[in-house]
Amino acid sequence: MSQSLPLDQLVAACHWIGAKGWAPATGGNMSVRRDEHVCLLSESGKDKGTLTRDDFIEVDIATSQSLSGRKPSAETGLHTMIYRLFPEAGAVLHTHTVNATVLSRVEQGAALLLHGYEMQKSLSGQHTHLDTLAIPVFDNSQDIAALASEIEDYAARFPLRYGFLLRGHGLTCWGRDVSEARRHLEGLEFLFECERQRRLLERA
Ligand SMILES: CSC[C@@H](O)[C@@H](O)C(=O)COP(=O)(O)O
Ligand SMILES: [Zn+2]
Repeated sequence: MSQSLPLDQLVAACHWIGAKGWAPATGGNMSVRRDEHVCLLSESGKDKGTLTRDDFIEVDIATSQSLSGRKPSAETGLHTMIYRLFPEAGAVLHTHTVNATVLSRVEQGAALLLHGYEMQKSLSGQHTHLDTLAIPVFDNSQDIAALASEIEDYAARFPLRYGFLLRGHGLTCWGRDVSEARRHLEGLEFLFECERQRRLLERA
């Protein structure tokens, strides 16, 4: 996989996400950075589990504008915000899983706190289950420009790593490359599943 082009790696990641059921009914969007100025973003409204290279659209990172006139994701502004904030980010994955959707609604606070899980170490730079990992939860909005600027403001005041949740909507996460973004997605989704199960069992 490390030998293939980043876009081919992203297409493979989309198929994997589709097979997992993490992008149902056209939900989700994915992108990869081409260079400092441009990223390739999934076209709006498509089934993300069956995308091909031709379904990715060049987008200007500074302006969020499509370079071809074709319509990239409705959530383009969140991807470009991440590429602007984190020059080292090489790929962004947004999914609509049941765990992320439900937990982000049940959690009333501003962050989902994860503690005590060995799988926290699936996230780059995490070395112990004893740390508390905070995944911020932002209220969902259809005003993506406003949401992007809210998240940008948050990142100016607090550390923002790996990803964030949108309440009742899903997870957006990233990594230095497609492989790291995939690992972060799989690790976070595993932790969300554990956390949902823990909350259910502890209520019983
Ligand atoms: C199935 S509706 C979901 C959309 O509103 C959105 O949240 C989403 O993730 C996909 O939008 P898209 O424009 O296809 O990238
Ligand atoms: Zn979405």
